[in-house]
Amino acid sequence: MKAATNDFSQENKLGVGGFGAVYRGKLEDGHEIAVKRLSKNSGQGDLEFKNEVLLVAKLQHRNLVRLLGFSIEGNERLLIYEYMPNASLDNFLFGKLLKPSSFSLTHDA
Ligand SMILES: Nc1ncnc2c1ncn2[C@@H]1O[C@H](COP(=O)(O)OP(=O)(O)OP(=O)(O)O)[C@@H](O)[C@H]1O
Repeated sequence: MKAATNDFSQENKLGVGGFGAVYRGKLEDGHEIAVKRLSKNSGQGDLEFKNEVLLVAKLQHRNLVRLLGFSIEGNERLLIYEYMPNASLDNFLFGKLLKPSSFSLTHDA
């Protein structure tokens, strides 16, 4: 994972969530991945890590990102997901990608 993400380089950082930072990576076969690295101060421990692995591994749907694997080595906890190239849903809901006039939360029914 270190090699795939260029040693978790800043340029490969996709964002930060409750779990920690997420890095873009590329496997030797060319497959693009997203690596979530559990941050030491995320407040999440081994139980939360295990829950995420067990829960997400069971979820398989075309609209849900797929967990490809995980890694536990010393203090390092990694989750490996397929890479989603279209950025976060927040961008589409709350970001600048939509003009306010083109989206409304109210409906007329
Ligand atoms: N599979 C992925 N492919 C591409 N980018 C991703 C992927 N997973 C996460 N990211 C990026 O990393 C950011 C953080 O993701 P993460 O899932 O850790 O947090 P979150 O869902 O935004 O928040 P929380 O963990 O608090 O629920 C996302 O906003 C997104 O930009």
